[in-house]
Amino acid sequence: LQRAPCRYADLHPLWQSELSVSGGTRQSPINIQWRDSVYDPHLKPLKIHYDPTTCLYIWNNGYSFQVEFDDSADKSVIMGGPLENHYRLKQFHFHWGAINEWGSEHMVDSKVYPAELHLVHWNPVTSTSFEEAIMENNGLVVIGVFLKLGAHHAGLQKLVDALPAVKHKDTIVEFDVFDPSCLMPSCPDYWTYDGSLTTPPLTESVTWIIKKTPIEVDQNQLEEFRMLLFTSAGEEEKRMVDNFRPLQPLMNRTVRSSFR
Ligand SMILES: C[C@@H](CNC(=O)c1ccc(S(N)(=O)=O)cc1)Cn1ccc2ccccc21
Ligand SMILES: [Zn+2]
Repeated sequence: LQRAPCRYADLHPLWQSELSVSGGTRQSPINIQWRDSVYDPHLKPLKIHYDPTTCLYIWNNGYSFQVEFDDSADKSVIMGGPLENHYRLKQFHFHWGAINEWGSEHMVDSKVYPAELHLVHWNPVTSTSFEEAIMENNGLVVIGVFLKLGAHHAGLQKLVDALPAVKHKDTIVEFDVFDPSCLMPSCPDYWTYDGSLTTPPLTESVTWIIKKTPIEVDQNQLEEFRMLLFTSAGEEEKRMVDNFRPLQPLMNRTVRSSFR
């Protein structure tokens, strides 16, 4: 299946500078080839403890909609998996396509999903803030969850209902209690590899944890994502779709799996 037209550079000013980091050796996203991934028996189960009251607000940042969390304490944290210590949840956001045939950033054996959720965490042991952590070698952990077309997702609907309030770039709406654990598939299996942010500054500071099993969302929920705009109020409207980065070379990396 043809990948979406790579309209990446014209998508958004922030990305017009889209050049893979000069000399980048661990860029994201990648195509995860199941047969090349290596089962690592030392990988522990991922432990997730999110406190729903740390949820602050939703906003449209001009390339996705993002839910921000209070990361001033170790209240919403992940640990275990490939991680040496705990990481704090800072925000989550999504990437999606104009149609169901594409939209995810990562692929599995060249299979594309209509959307992908990213839960962004930072290392409070080696950094004093998120902004500092994005420049650290293993400063960030992003959990990627694929979305596939299927049953209505009740947990996601609470998010979807708030989207009309953040239709335009730089709009924000309070979102007080939400537990992002409801967006996690029950299957514990994941792949993990060393990568980067998929938007500028594209820093190579991310330990990626990609869940093997997608969550199901229905057509109406995907279409609500596609009603968002890249543009601010008063500007000529540009629908917020195809906000994913093209695949990057694997280079000298091995993807490890937590499952046989
Ligand atoms: C980190 C940026 C903001 N970007 C992110 O926080 C971020 C988080 C996760 C992903 S993803 N899709 O990989 O999960 C992508 C971006 C701010 N920022 C701080 C310094 C800075 C310099 C230039 C541009 C932006 C800058
Ligand atoms: Zn992302």
